Amino acid sequence: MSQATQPKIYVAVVGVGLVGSELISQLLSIPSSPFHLVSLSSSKRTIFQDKAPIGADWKSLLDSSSEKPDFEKLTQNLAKLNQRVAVVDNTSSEEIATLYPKWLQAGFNVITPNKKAYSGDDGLYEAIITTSKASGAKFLNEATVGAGLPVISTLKELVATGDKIDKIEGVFSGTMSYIFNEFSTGKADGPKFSEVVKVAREKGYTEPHPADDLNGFDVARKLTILSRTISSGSATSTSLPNLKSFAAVKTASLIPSALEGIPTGDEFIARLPEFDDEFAKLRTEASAEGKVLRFVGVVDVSGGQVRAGLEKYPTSHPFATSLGGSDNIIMFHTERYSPRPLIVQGAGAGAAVTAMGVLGDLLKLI
Ligand SMILES: NC(=O)C1=CN([C@@H]2O[C@H](COP(=O)(O)OP(=O)(O)OC[C@H]3O[C@@H](n4cnc5c(N)ncnc54)[C@H](OP(=O)(O)O)[C@@H]3O)[C@@H](O)[C@H]2O)C=CC1
Ligand SMILES: N[C@@H](CC=O)C(=O)O
Ligand code: NA
Repeated sequence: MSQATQPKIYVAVVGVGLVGSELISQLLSIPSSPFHLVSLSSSKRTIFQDKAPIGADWKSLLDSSSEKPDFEKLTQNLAKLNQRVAVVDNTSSEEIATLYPKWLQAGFNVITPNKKAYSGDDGLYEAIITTSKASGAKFLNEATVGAGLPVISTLKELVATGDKIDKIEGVFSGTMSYIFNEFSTGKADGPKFSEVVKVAREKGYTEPHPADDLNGFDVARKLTILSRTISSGSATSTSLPNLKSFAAVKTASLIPSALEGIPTGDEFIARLPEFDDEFAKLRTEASAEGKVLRFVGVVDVSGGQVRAGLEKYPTSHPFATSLGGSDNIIMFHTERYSPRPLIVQGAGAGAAVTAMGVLGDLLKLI
């Protein structure tokens, strides 16, 4: 059947921030679009328009709406359409993530860059798997790891085609990548740690509270998603631990204990210089060994371990030589890709590449 005769997929977008706005713009630019944009929601407003699709004036339409988001009502309205539906969650909300099983059960495909559900409590993760299998609706989350980089799809194909994953290792955080690419180049000295974190924040790489990046939780969530993607796709059980949530990942936080629990990002940044000497010492030690510091994540399937932390790599290693800006690099060591791993590398954060990952998932429904 040609695309022109295929029924459209009705798309409801929840979250119209950095990633959501860019997604709408990319989606509206597709020629002969297979999508009908039917609903938009921010945390404050919502619109639902089932006759003519929502178009380029979406922002003013949403801004002028007096309707508050009501996801019970949205679910009912989408069901009444009696069409193929995709709900795209571009928030980082736990509350929205808990709605996925309901949507999947109703037969709505769910697409998201939000890591909360698939890396959170195993009950929610298992409900997503079960409801998706029961209804046939798809749950797709490519942009949760490496933004638009083909990380989840590559992993799914390796597993589905019977390759054996030995280990996945990489730099999974755009923020941590930027910080250590700048801070640790192999030389004994360089910029102050607190200064680099400050600039990373100004460039918009960090979360509003930089501690949310420096505690390693974002990486632990991504590793949990990869680990669960391997387990759910494998025909036989693996040696991977059954993670109850991302909190079970062995994660070495970079937050100095005196700065734990500081409520605001501004206060955190203001106090960070007190710890510059500690970070400089780590850099000097690494340099003396001919190494750089990198915050890495490892899903060690053969070793049965998932961990995230600061490690040292020789200055000739790809983690030292080939990363710039907020790049991610992910190495898949497998039975087939051995002794040289399959490597995926490129920008791992930012609105354009993240929205591309989300739209790519939507296009997989066609
Ligand atoms: N930015 C990046 O580089 C990457 C981001 N991601 C993920 O993409 C997601 C979006 O990130 P980003 O666009 O940067 O975030 P933003 O903070 O820019 O946008 C979040 C949006 O979600 C809306 N929102 C929040 N809570 C709710 C709610 N309960 N109901 C309805 N809407 C809600 C906000 O509404 P309002 O405008 O009213 O506040 C806002 O529109 C996150 O999960 C993030 O982890 C993944 C990979 C990379
Ligand atoms: N804060 C994240 C954004 C993408 O998930 C990062 O720095 O990688
Ligand atoms: Na990705």
